[in-house]
Amino acid sequence: MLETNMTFRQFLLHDYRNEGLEKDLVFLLEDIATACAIISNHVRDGAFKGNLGVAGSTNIQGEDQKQLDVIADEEFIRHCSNCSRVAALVSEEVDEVHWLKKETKAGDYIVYFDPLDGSSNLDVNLSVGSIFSIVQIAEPIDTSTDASVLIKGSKQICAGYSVYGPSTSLVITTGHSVNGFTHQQGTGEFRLTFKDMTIPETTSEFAINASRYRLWDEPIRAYFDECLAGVDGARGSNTNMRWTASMVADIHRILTRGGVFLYPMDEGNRATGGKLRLMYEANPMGFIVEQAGGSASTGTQRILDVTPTSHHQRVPVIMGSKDEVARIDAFHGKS
Ligand SMILES: O=P(O)(O)OC[C@H]1O[C@](O)(COP(=O)(O)O)[C@@H](O)[C@@H]1O
Ligand SMILES: [Mg+2]
Ligand SMILES: [Mg+2]
Repeated sequence: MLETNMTFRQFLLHDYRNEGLEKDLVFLLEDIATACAIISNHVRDGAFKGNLGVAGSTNIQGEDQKQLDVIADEEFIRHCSNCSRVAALVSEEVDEVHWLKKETKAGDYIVYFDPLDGSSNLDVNLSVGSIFSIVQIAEPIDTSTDASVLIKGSKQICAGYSVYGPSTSLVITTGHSVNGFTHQQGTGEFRLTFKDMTIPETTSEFAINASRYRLWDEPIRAYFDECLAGVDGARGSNTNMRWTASMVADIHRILTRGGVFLYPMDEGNRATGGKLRLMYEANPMGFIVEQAGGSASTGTQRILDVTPTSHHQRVPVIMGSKDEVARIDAFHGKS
């Protein structure tokens, strides 16, 4: 039985005994939780340790890397490399796939991660986080090409994120229900505080970067205009808007009280196919949202069904309360 305040290890052992979670996955998830706890401390002590500001390097996305992007990346690589069944690591901050094995076996894992999400919030003391996704390969894969990690989101066996905010949260799914933990300062333990998180099907709260309005395609504009029209418009009810510039924080709010999050493809990012990355942002968050009873769409397709073409590819993102995502899909002509 899941008990509030049980430790992350007790929770994983419960899954191991009752849900068939593999022993190696228990250890890997514990290592990832340790990495998140360490990153959380780095973020909290950022100013003291001089960790704020840029690292002086850029990543494949063309973004100036923050010092904490690099520090968080190193912590994920260090901790995920402990597991002998991890064949490869795919990070937002590293161009190529980081192969840990020359020969792979059926049952090996691939870990995709965004080590520090919401980086633009770091220097202004707003919430940031980390995101990870784990896929298990059904047969040996060719380690001489990075194309071998291009696996659909529907194949994920586990996904999670952490939020480094007023408190540090860790939220995961291993394919059945979504559970959230809070980092306990004194003991350094993650304790179960949000059991069986579920997203309400309807909502009146949306999250989008409205400063991009002029760049949006017609379906997104129509949806936004309808939201702003509120009780005087087709909805017949008022809406509320939130935007934290941190996907983890916006999605955590949606998992806690419902809502919908949008980062569409628009005139400003069409050349790159959108803003947010499929393998280590949209897929893991989409898997968690679906497991909590919500939906995750590109506007025209279920995100987890998107066939990846590159491990840094970007996609349009619409996810959250099921009925609201369906409403936005309908504006795109998707039934
Ligand atoms: O700067 P904008 O347009 O508000 O975009 C914010 C979005 O970009 C991101 O910060 C991108 O993630 P990274 O910080 O990992 O690059 C998302 O977390 C967030 O939703
Ligand atoms: Mg990110
Ligand atoms: Mg990032």
